[in-house]
Amino acid sequence: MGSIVSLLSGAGFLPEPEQKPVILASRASTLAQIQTNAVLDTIRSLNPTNEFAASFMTTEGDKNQAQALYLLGGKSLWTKELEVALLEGDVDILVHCVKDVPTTLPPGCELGAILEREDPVDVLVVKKGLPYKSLADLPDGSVVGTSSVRRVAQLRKSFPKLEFKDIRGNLNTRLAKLDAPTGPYVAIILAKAGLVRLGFDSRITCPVASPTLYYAVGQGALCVEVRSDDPKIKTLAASLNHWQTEWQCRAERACLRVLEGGCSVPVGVETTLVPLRGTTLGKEPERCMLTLTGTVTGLQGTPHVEHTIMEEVGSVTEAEAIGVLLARYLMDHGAKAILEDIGKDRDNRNAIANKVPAAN
Ligand SMILES: NCc1[nH]cc(CCC(=O)O)c1CC(=O)O
Repeated sequence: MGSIVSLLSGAGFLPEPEQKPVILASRASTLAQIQTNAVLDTIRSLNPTNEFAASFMTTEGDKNQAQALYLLGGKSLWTKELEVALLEGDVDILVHCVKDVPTTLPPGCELGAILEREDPVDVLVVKKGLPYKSLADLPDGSVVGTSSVRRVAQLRKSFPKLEFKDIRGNLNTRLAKLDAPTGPYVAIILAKAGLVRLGFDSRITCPVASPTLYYAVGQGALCVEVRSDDPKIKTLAASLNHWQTEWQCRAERACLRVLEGGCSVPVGVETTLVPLRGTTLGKEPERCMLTLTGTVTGLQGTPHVEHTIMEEVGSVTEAEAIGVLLARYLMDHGAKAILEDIGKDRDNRNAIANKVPAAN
């Protein structure tokens, strides 16, 4: 029957079956929608003969804003419901911040592309009306809002007299909480990329970069996730890939995977990729010098382990191998103890939150 239909259709007797649009999906936050619409524009312009549309969903991470992020513990807070929709075929391409994507994806899902990274740096945003120009300007005891253990741990090391307090909600909510006249926060720390995408560049007081604050794995880059068994969609998605960013982010993610982290471990990175010949990286992959720094910091700002590997690489696999080497070095030089300590702390707090004894 199928063959008859296609025969007839091929001969022009039946109209061509209507092509279903390829559905891009993400969380429903303003930032996620802006990001997905940007990716939609790009994928449309690169694949003009295909139809695309967008779909937005609310995830666990959006709903549960009361509990501290690291107590929620689930590494796939932002991605799980979307992945169910992806695997069920309701949607075709998920758009995420690389930073929010767990280092191990569920079976049947994979990253289809990593897009060109924006500036991955963290920034300070001071409350409206206050005169401070940097973290060093803030009076002792000032309350700085961030819910990232990476930021708190690293900043405690340099600014032991500041107080760090959890702040949740999407970017707009956090800025509103910061500026609330009776609110506790004097400043907050955010990723520059998110602020810029939302058009809040003007709120940036100053960057907070290494060696004070190493950024999060994948920070500043977007990626798309696809079904492993969907070659047509994979080809469309691959058109979005920026190989330089992919090498960098995959090296960072390989490092974090070995450190057994998610968004909830105090791991910082800094990565550069420089071509061996010439000064600019071209469209095609070429041999490069990869410089990858990783840090792991105790929640109170100490101990702190930091290491850099500089190595020539000629493929994404070689870049990932450097990430693994870096993680092993860090583990052998203090990171293991730091991460074990944090694991115990989390078990205890979870136990208190759930009123059940901690598992040993
Ligand atoms: N879940 C928070 C999150 N995930 C990605 C970004 C920033 C944008 C990016 O890194 O691409 C943010 C906000 C922040 O850390 O300030």
